[in-house]
Amino acid sequence: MAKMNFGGVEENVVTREEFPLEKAREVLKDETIAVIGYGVQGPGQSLNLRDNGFNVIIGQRKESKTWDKAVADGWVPGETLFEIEEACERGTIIQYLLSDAAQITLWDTVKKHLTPGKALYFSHGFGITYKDRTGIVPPADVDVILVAPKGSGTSLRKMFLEGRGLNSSYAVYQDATGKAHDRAVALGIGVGSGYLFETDFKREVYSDLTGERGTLMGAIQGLLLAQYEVLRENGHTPSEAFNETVEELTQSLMPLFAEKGMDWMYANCSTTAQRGALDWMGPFHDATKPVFEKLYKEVACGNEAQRSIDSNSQADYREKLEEELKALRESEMWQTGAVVRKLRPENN
Ligand SMILES: NC(=O)C1=CN([C@@H]2O[C@H](COP(=O)(O)OP(=O)(O)OC[C@H]3O[C@@H](n4cnc5c(N)ncnc54)[C@H](O)[C@@H]3O)[C@@H](O)[C@H]2O)C=CC1
Ligand SMILES: CC(=O)[C@](C)(O)C(=O)O
Ligand SMILES: [Mg+2]
Ligand SMILES: [Mg+2]
Repeated sequence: MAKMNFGGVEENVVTREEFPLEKAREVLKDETIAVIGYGVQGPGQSLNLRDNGFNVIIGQRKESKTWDKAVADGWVPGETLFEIEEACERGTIIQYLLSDAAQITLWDTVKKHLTPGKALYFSHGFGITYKDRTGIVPPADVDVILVAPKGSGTSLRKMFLEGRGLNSSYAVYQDATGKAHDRAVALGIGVGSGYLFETDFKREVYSDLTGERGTLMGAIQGLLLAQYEVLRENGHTPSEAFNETVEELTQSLMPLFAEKGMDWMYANCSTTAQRGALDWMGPFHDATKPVFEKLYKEVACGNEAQRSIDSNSQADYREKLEEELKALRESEMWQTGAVVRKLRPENN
């Protein structure tokens, strides 16, 4: 494990140099990796593992859209694609990649096949951390490990195909075989991670739920919409409001700070912009910090987990979700976005 200095703080990380793919293949050479679920993470992780030369099978409900998707991706029914229960029986490592709510429903089925020495793998600390709410308590004689890619399974696959790598965290909750650490890290490398950083199940789920509700998804939409509305209410056109709020951010400025940091992005803007941004970052920080503090508390006390369990375990949750996403898609801001994207020269 490499010790690296991150802005003055020492951390353990695993890089591809110290844990190359050949080593990962050696660690997992006798394992059958059963990926259960073929939603978003399932395809990303299983296809990367397959392309990297590991022995992978898929467990998925037959007669579902995602079964058909798995077939289209080259998984062969009866050879590498099975019903969930059969895949659990065949796998020595069970990658539990159903939605967090479905993991609760299918737990008894999976548990039956967790015979001594197998490994149970998660990409989220949810089921284990909130075990009082999920009922997910693995037997003591299996390894319980985690690799959580820090991004969508869609990006995990796309970046792999581009020769890049999405970073992941990893954790060991239970080491029954003495091999749990190496199994976790080997899987992390196998699914195509950039580098791996160490965590535990609780810190993974607390940070993940905070991040997605916060800057990654919830806060970003709230912040962008607030500015868009103020511009529109003051007589600016949709084009002007959208370009000044979203398009310039994603197309011009975000790539600059992704590449070389915030000061680099600032340095490449006008002195007028720099002065204003440096003055206004404080008030925006102060206005939003209490919201982030409240959010973290709601995550840590389990309220956020309960809310997602309650809503996502309803039979019609997909239809209800689609209605909410439709409202977002059909809002003026994102309808404007659709036209603006079409007008990008590269899309013509
Ligand atoms: N979506 C993502 O990119 C990320 C997800 N994760 C975690 O990875 C895990 C998997 O998440 P996703 O890929 O988003 O899952 P998902 O919501 O796409 O669902 C995965 C699979 O669950 C199956 N499923 C749903 N309900 C079922 C039921 N009642 N019975 C049988 N199968 C059922 C679906 O058919 C689908 O194949 C979760 O723990 C999630 O928190 C972690 C990082 C990112
Ligand atoms: C993509 C990811 O890592 C998220 C936002 O945490 C999730 O999809 O749960
Ligand atoms: Mg995440
Ligand atoms: Mg998440």
